[in-house]
Formats: sequence, C-alpha cells, structure tokens
Amino acid sequence: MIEAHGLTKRYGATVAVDNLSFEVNPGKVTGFLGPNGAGKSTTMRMILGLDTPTAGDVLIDGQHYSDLKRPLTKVGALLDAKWVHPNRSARAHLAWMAASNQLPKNRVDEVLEIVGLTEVAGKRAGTYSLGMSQRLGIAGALLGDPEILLFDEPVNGLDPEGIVWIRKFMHRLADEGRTVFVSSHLLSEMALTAEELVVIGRGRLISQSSTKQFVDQASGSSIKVRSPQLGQLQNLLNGGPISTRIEDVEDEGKVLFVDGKISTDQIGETAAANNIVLHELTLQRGSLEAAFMQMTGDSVQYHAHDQAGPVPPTEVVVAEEEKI
Ligand SMILES: Nc1ncnc2c1ncn2[C@@H]1O[C@H](COP(=O)(O)OP(=O)(O)OP(=O)(O)O)[C@@H](O)[C@H]1O
Repeated sequence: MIEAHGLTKRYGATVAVDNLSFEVNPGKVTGFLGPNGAGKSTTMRMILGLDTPTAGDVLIDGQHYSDLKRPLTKVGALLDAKWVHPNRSARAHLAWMAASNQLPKNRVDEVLEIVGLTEVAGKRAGTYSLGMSQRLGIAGALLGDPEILLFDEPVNGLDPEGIVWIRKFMHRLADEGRTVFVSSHLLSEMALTAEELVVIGRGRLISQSSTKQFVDQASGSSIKVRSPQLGQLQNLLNGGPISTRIEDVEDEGKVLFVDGKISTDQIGETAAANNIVLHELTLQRGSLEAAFMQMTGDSVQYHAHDQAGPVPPTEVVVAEEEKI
C-alpha cells in the first residue's frame, strides 16, 4: 500500500505537487492521470525517495522508501526506460541491480524470460529500441519480486502487441495481490488497464475513485431507447426523479433519452408491463476522455491553441488510442 499525506513539492516559485493525499491499494491496477506538468513524475520520484517533499509525507507499507533495507524486494519501479548505461548489456545491467540488493543471480534470467528479452540479453542496451528499453525497465522493476510496482508511462514506445502484453501483465500482477500504480497519457489504455484512478491537475488531487465512478460522475450517463411507441413510454416514465427527451437521430429516427436515477432493467420492465415493443435499450456511458477533459479542464497548464470543445458522451467507453 502507498499512502501520501499532504505531499507537497516546490521548485522555487513552481508548486509541482500541492498538498496531495491519496492511497494506492493492493490487488488492483491504479492509474495515475493528469495533464502534462500535473506533477505525476514528481510524485513518483518522491514515493521512491528520489526527491524530498517540501511538506507532507509518502509511505510504503508504513515506511519511507529510504528506510527500506533491500528496496527492490519491496518496490519495483520503471521511471525512465533510458536510465541504463548504453554500453552495458541488459544482462549485465540487471546483474548489477541484483547484486546491489543481494538478489540471487538466477533471478536475472527469470525476469529476462518474463519480459521476452532472453535472446537479446547480451546486446548493448544502447542499441535497444524504446520498446525493448521499456521491457528492460520492467525486468528491473520485477527483479526483487516486489509487492509494489510503479510504472511511469510504461507503454511509451511499445507496439500494439507490446501494449496488450503490458496490460495483461499488469492485471496479472494485481491479481497476484500486488499494488500496481501506473501513469499514462493514453486515456483509452488507462480505461482498459486501471480499475482505480488517482487524477491530479496542477499538483492537486482532482479525484480518487474507481474508473467507472470517475467516468459516471464526470460525464454522466443516459439511457437510449428506440421503440415504435416512444411517446407512450415517455408518458409512463415521466413523473419520477428523471428527465426524458425525444430527439431525431440521423439514420435512427426518433430516439428517447432518459437521464436520472433509473436503470435499463426498470425501463425494460415498464415497457413489458405495458406491452410496449422495444427496438433498443442501451446504457450510454461517458468516455474516460470526456470525463478527464471535464474534470481537469481548468487545471491544464499547457493548452493547445486549436483545442477542441468538450467531448460528448459516447456509447463506447474506450476510443481508439487518443492522447491527452
Ligand atoms: N527539477 C525540477 N525543477 C524545476 N521544476 C520542475 C522540476 N521537475 C518538475 N518541475 C516542474 O514541476 C511541474 C510538474 O512536473 P512533472 O514532470 O512532475 O509533471 P508530469 O505530470 O509528470 O508531466 P508530464 O506528463 O509532462 O511528464 C512542472 O511544472 C515542471 O516543469
């Protein structure tokens, strides 16, 4: 478990992390989201004792990172994939890391096998592609078989197969009961990978919740109904704590949208009890991207000049890989 309490980091006049408190629990993949410059990397560095907080505290299972005796056996991290001596082979690099934490030598070949680098383990790390370097970084994080794993942008530079591999791999690590904390710019990837989210903007906590709650709270959801008896159904539904509207939708004709505290089950049952034929009954959830834009709108430090307007809710939770 990772616990941050009032974590703050100032660099001169810049407040990189501002009174941030959150928890990352075992058994789940927790995503760490925030616009560029929000303070994600600074927070990760403070968790790992690479930066000292100006105020506040962050603990790993109740201890500061600097107090861990053999840190690699407790926390594994991938922060910067290119943080490897370019003339060292992957095997030599991992052997050096293993020796620094009194880990058995055979663990090096095990982790190389896990990340699929066995065949190139003797090559100089400087010749690796970014994707291979990411895999080497992940191998390093796994060396001590730690309970807690931190990954900063782990899918950077990976091809689609590599992205799917890392997603499944993170789920496996969480299923084994480990704490997995991962930052990414790829919202669609986070929607598939993370069950929990810590969202920050300008160094401050915006939200900590499940991914589903985050999407539902921020962008709402509505129920879409198509039926040849729309008016009749609308009359039956009106009156409760909900709102309804009928709209003309291209290629679909008239569609009833229902917002508020009502489920698709309840609407289906109301329709059946009144012999109303339904052609469609769909819960339309917002996308993670729409929720993210809405929740972090004011905290984006560097806006693009041609920034698009708010993204409307879509039926599909996950859009194709879209960058923040
Ligand atoms: N060593 C440093 N000295 C001065 N300012 C810094 C330093 N490190 C980070 N910052 C500033 O702190 C803020 C947060 O940066 P950080 O890299 O933690 O954000 P981030 O969320 O990881 O961003 P990105 O997604 O772009 O990597 C930024 O304004 C950044 O310019």
